[in-house]
Amino acid sequence: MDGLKRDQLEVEAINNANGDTENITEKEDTEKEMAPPVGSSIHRSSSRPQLDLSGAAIQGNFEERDPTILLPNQSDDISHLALDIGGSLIKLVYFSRHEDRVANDKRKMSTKERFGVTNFYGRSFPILGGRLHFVKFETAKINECLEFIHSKQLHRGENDNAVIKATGGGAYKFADLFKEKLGVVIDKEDEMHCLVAGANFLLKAIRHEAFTHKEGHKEFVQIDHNDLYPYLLVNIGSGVSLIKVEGDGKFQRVSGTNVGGGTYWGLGRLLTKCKSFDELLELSQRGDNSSVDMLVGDIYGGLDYSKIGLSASTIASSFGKAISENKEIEDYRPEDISLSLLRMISYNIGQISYLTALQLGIKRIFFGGFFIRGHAYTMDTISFAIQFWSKGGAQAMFLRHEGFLGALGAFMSYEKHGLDDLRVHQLVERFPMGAPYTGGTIHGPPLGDLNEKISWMEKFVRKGIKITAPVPMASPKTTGLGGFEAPSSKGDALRCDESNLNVGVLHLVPSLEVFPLLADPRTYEPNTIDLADPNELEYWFTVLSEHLPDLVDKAVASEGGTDDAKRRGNAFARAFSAHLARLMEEPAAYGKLGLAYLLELREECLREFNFFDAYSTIKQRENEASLAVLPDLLMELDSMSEETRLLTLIEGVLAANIFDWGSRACVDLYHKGTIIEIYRMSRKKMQRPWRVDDFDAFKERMGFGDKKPCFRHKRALLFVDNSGADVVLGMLPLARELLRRGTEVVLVANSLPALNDVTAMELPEIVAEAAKHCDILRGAAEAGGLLMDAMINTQDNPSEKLSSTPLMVVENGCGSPCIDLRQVSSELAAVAKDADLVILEGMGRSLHTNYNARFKCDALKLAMVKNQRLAEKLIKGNIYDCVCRYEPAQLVES
Ligand SMILES: Nc1ncnc2c1ncn2[C@@H]1O[C@H](COP(=O)(O)OP(=O)(O)OP(=O)(O)O)[C@@H](O)[C@H]1O
Ligand SMILES: CC(C)(CO)[C@@H](O)C(=O)NCCC(=O)O
Ligand SMILES: [Mn+2]
Repeated sequence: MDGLKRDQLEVEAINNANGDTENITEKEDTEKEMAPPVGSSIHRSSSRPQLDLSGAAIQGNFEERDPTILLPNQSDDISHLALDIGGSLIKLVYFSRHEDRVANDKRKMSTKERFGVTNFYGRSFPILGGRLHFVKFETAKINECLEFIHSKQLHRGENDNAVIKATGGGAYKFADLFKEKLGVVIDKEDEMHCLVAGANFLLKAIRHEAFTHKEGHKEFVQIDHNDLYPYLLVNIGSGVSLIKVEGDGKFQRVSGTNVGGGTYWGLGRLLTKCKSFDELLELSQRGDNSSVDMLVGDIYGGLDYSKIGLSASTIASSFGKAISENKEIEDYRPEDISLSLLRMISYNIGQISYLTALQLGIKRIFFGGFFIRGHAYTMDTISFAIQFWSKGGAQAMFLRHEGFLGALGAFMSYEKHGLDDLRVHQLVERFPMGAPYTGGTIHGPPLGDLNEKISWMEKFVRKGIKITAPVPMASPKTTGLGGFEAPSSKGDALRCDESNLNVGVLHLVPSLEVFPLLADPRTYEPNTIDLADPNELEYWFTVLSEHLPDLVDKAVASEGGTDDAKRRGNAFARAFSAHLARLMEEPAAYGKLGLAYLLELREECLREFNFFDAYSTIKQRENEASLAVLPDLLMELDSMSEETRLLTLIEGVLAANIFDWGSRACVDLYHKGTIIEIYRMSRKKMQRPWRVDDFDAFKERMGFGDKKPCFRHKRALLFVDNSGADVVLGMLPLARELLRRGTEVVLVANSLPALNDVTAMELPEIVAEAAKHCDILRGAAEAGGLLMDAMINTQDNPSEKLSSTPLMVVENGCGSPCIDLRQVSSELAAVAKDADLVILEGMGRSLHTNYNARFKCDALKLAMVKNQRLAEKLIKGNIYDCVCRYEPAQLVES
């Protein structure tokens, strides 16, 4: 039925096992055509694993190097293209999959052995991830669409009878053309059904999908899944459909109007001679409709007609002025005409929607369709109409995927893709640069490779403001009497659609889970710093911009400093700057904006330009330097009493957290001494009380209080931060202490590199090095399956090696310096179930994202604050102040 071959997974695993390179190459070639070339493996494309691993099981011999893995829940014939062919635009939703080959993950044995599970969360088999891409074309240029599909081979089926789901009138009109040009059969889906299915899916599965837009202000609406229906869906395409939605598949098209997006664009084109829809919309931003419209004041000699609630500036009659004056079309400014037309149509649709909602007794109205086009003034106008007529009783809401509802619905009509079962935490939206590359532009073919993408970036930036500038609309002024004045912002360019920075690529990641130890996932908010405050936003944008040149240097050096690396480095800098510029203008463009999101965006952007690990050299150097002094540190610790040692260990964690290449102040420091010198200096300065100091409470919990029986945690999850001293001299000694007390320790580290953070892949080697000098660590690492060589040596007596308390490593599922605990790896979720202590270390994980997070188990948050502003804001302190926040388990009502 479609291009993804059945049993592909099994075949690939077998190929790998047999070393069948010929087949692999062939597969890679197909993959190149199928999916964007950059990011053909997860490690280069996304910070999330992308495969449904639930219920996965190894087939055959467990000890085989690359055994076949069966993934019963990963549908292997996911349909991957659906269309909505409307009167004006063709919307295309397609699915791409990626593979991942990470060889020799030492943790895979340990995880399996420890938990004795048939579920297999290791990563040494190919991973096929999934992403939904959203693309649109003008219907008049259907050939471009056909070329796009062909060039990406999206129509290729398993056999020759490929079937593509399509909705919209064009599914009928162009069925023969598709057969002729692509040899595919169009399977027609009902348009209204698809619109509703798409809207329901988005409202339930995407966290920041719906928003209100009033007087220039966008606000995301938290949708309560249990209180979604009924709602009125108003789809403003060429024409307008009004649909009452009462449930999944339960709806009725209650009304419609022929005055819609096609009317604005069609009439506008005739009247202004505009060449594109965007040009017309942009004109409206510089328009003054009072020269075209007849206002109440025109009729009432400048007065309000306040008795019936109409201000002088209210439009009495759209285009009404054109009757009384002796003017021809040339005598009117196209700008004024465009605005007048836009207001006429938006008000009209708003009014009809309100009347329909009133008639049906519905309070919530969602607007979709590409007429909206994320345009602030259009949304404000519609919102105003709803607000005005309903006197505040009804609410207009908009959808970020506005025009893609039908196409998404058609995509969902394929059976067996499991899309409708996906939950919010299993979807990650990303905003890659280079829209044409992912197919995000209306014009032109998709870009073929990274090189083309970089060229596109270069052009993108040369066009400068025209493309990158969003829609900067100042709040429209209202008189309070129903009048609605012209937009006050003049001369601003409309954000060009070409940049496509409003709808991202939707990553479907069925293996992500909500961290089970969160006390209340519903109220959990992974951003301590809300960037809704413009000052905050500006500050962090400056920090990130200033850090950019240094980051580019590191990234380029990490790839050998070649010309190619430099070019990619520049493209990355441009891409990230463009994202920053876009967000600076419209912070909510990609959903609700928080600092954690920005930091993750930066890492994603690096990966997009093939920088896999910008800090690899630095990480290695710091690991080596720190491992060299570890034995001395351990000896020093062992000479202390248990109580003194606990304090020294916590001090050590805080002191070693100074090594953070994401902090400018610290990077400046590093030029002033060696790692060890800085570490010593940092430790010397550790004076209690720290700015946040719950150490005594923690100590007491650990059994050092008065007469309390010694308490021992069963399992501790240590969320580690940076490589080098941070993990080696800070967290590892703490882990060792817990192990010594009989607490199992799980080191939780990033799945993918981010800044100088240590990754789960790197940890086993570091632990193995450390274990050479420490029996406790060695025994624990062996028991936890981290020392593969050692395990092989003790193979005869496996029970012996499992006798000590195990030290394990799991990946957290992300590739950012922060962690959103609503979306963690299933591996982490599995080990968390038996944990009773969580230790979060470092600014990103314990402050930026989880300072206010509450857990069902004991939690310790440790960080040195390496940013003056954050210190002031969060702890009313200063840079280099320390946080040791201890919170006992929260009681949770179940
Ligand atoms: N780049 C664009 N080119 C043309 N129209 C655009 C563009 N961007 C936004 N629009 C607006 O979006 C409208 C089309 O919206 P949409 O794609 O939702 O409808 P459609 O499916 O083509 O129409 P219908 O559902 O009535 O068949 C156009 O009529 C125009 O007002
Ligand atoms: C004809 C459709 C459904 C095609 O998408 C749309 O353009 C529409 O709803 N037009 C409005 C027709 C009417 O109800 O007056
Ligand atoms: Mn349509």
